[in-house]
Amino acid sequence: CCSYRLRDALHPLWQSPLTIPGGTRQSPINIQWRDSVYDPFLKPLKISYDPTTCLHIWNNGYSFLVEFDDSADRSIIVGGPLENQYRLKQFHFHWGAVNDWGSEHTVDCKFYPAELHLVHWNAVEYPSFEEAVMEGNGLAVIGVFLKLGARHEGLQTLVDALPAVRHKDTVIEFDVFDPSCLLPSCPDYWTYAGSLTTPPLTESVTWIIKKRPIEVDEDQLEAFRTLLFSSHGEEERRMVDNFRPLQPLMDRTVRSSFR
Ligand SMILES: NS(=O)(=O)c1ccc(Cc2ccc([N+](=O)[O-])cc2)cc1
Ligand SMILES: [Zn+2]
Repeated sequence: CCSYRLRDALHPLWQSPLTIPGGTRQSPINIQWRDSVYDPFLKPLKISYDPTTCLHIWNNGYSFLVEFDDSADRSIIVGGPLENQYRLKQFHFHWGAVNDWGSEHTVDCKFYPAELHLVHWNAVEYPSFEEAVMEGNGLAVIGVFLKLGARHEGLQTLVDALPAVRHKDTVIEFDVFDPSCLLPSCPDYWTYAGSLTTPPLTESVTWIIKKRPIEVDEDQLEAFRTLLFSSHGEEERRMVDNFRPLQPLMDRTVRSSFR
């Protein structure tokens, strides 16, 4: 059901501890539910976000990001598959031009219209996000699927701010937001070792993909599609289909926190 580009020939640097593009643990992947392995030793994921650590929303020309003050352990996740606690740095979304696709990960080859990524970094072992990005256990990203359904009131405060960041490199202050309102209530998740899905594509991400999607309505998805890849003054290019193609699973197992 899933086709992806042929893998490149093996590269002499392959044995390097952190293979980059063309590597062995690239993301996103298709999660074949029946091939995932229940791991009874996986702990519940503990999430504690401080809404006042929210800083701003900006359009970086690839998605829109909500960034957080990560100068202290105020918005963190711990438990789940993680050995340490990780600090929230930002969250962003990936979406399609139409509702038939848009997510980066798929479940049994099913695309969702959008996917939320909450990006955290291992501040216990590394001094900065930029350094953590280069380490195998540097990042933890929670993925949440968005499906078409009821209007999401928590998301609406974000949607209302999007016209102010329509163009690439525009930013607005956004000083109180609790991203836990964007998480489904069901605790179940899959987890696997992967990579960033945009450059630098480094293989530094422990992915935690929530089994249950959240519901958003058509107007909210359409609001994402009013954003632009282009800057002020450039020819307008609608920000849609900002997701990476599926990557080969290779020698990886996806574990589930649920039977
Ligand atoms: N889509 S995703 O894999 O969750 C993802 C998460 C974070 C980022 C942001 C980013 C990650 C790394 C760098 N860097 O090292 O220059 C710059 C930006 C990019 C992509
Ligand atoms: Zn992402």
